[in-house]
Amino acid sequence: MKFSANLGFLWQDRPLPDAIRAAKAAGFDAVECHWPYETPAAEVAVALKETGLPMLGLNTRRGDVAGGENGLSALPGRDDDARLAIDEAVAYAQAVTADAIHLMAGFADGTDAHDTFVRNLRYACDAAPDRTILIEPLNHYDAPGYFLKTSGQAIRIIEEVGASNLRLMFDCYHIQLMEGDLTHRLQRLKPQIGHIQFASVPDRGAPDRGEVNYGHVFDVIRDMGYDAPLGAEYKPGGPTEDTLGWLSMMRS
Ligand SMILES: O=C(O)[C@@H](O)C(=O)CO
Ligand SMILES: [Mg+2]
Repeated sequence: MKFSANLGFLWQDRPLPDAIRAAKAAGFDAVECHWPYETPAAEVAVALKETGLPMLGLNTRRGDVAGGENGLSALPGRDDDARLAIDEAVAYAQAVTADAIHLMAGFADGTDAHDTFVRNLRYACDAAPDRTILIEPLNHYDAPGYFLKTSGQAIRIIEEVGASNLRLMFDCYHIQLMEGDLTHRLQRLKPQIGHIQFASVPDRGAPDRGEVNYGHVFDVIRDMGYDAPLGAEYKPGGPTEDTLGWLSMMRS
């Protein structure tokens, strides 16, 4: 199995280019990030080239985080801001050859939010036909009021948008907290999945503890013929190197 280090959480104590180098040294096959925008894309591109690791994805900006925003794409009346964030993400993804862009929906609800999200997703899918656009349901403990809550809602939106480059970010951590039934859900949704992430549940730590048996989940993913790197998106709560026993075990 291949694994991607999510540098939004792992090696967060290092500048992004050094975090990429640390992921390589630790044996990851790929990297992904959250919001890389404070680091010049050229510096990230150099570290990717040096290590040979692909950058799987990045997120659109969340907007005014201090003011409580967590994404712009589903906020009614904010299309201009959402599209600036999309344009920025597309340009950065092209500069570092990131495969995917995750459009952060934001805190919103109702028909207007749904229509706004669909409109902005169509805009993003058209703006980046050579990238995958991802949408990710977030759980209601960490992100109460987030527009996109479940895989079912995400699939209905993907079908409505109807773009060939729009896919589901299946984060096992969020989906276990909201819906459970990971095995059947992964198998059923495989055609719509663009990326898979994982962390222990409920504490969002390394995948070697908690209520989800990731040994089983990784076997299911392998057996369903999904061979893209899986995103380790967990909070190490200390030096990342101290939390990588699971990776050594998967490699042995
Ligand atoms: O699961 C998450 O929180 C992330 O994948 C993300 O992109 C930011 O919310
Ligand atoms: Mg995630």
